[in-house]
Amino acid sequence: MAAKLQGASISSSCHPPSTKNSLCKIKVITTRISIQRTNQAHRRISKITCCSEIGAASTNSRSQNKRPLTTTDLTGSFKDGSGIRVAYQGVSGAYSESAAEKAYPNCETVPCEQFDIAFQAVENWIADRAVLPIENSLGGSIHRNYDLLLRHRLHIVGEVQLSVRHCLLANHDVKIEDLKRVLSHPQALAQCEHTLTRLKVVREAVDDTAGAAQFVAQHKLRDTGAVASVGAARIYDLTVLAQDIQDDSDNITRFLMLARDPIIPGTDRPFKTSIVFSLDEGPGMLYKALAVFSMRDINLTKMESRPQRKRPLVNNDGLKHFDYLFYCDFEASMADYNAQNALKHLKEFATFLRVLGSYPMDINLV
Ligand SMILES: O=C(O)C(=O)C[C@]1(C(=O)O)C=C[C@@H](O)C=C1
Repeated sequence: MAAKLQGASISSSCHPPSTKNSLCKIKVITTRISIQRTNQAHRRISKITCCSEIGAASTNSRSQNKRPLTTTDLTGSFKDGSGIRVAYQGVSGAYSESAAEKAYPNCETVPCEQFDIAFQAVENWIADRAVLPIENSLGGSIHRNYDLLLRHRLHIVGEVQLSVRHCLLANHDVKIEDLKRVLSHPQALAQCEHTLTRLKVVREAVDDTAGAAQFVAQHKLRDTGAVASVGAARIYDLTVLAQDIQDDSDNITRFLMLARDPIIPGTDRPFKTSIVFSLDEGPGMLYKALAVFSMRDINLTKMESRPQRKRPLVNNDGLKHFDYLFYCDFEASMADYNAQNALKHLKEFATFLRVLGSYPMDINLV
């Protein structure tokens, strides 16, 4: 059963335990979690306080009977996702939850109120991974999430491409003609632009698609529908009035998996690397930056620019410019000399450079 993390509930005083110590010395940060029932099939974490650090000396008698962890336990759990807690924004039935389950099939999913909370859940050791939608084939980039990648210090350890098939959901016996309003995540509403325009309904943005379905069901609304997944219809007991209502049948969202530590990049399968950099002002600077990849035959798969909020520039003429951050994905592993040389070259003139992660490419669209 899932629990939903709330903004105020994460205490910032948690510190990661040292991974350098041997297992018996690792300090375990415990969390005291008060769980409160809500009327749907949901539990909501209303309070999380990091309360104590337990060393080997204070280990209780129950844990003394446990067998020690072996390498098989560690590799096995990461392969099939069992034992991994994955934080996502939304409630059960959200597409982000499906993305988490695709990446880590037997994981425990941890619903969070906002993306920022999902990041904090990993930083504070409440979850092991966070899943973050980053771009969609119809709606484009999810800009806020690019900003979050930089504001937090998590590493990208994987990506998932998910085929997103939206449905129009409503309470039982409600007809399409009865609908005056449709609720959903803004990205989902944008992806169903044509259908919603045809229906002449008022669109209302909420935090996530499944949350919209939950709201319609909980309040027994008869003039309001939700755009969400067929899974959300099942969970919240709603009727599917229309299926595949997205503007294009190929509607794909790309999600990133984030962790506290980076993975060791390999060369055994196709890898992608994500970086963010900034440059000095001047003609041809971006051209020069991109040339470090093209001259080494490295394929760029994504480029995104975001303004650096606190750094508007004033040049000699008193004109104001914005300083930009360039987010770039390329098809190479950081274990490749070619990629290492490209970044060494870029570092010679970039004013800032950070590798966000080097991770296996998702080549199985589901
Ligand atoms: O609301 C959800 O179900 C989400 O997982 C969020 C989200 C997004 O942010 O893009 C994920 C996939 C779809 O593109 C629509 C919404």
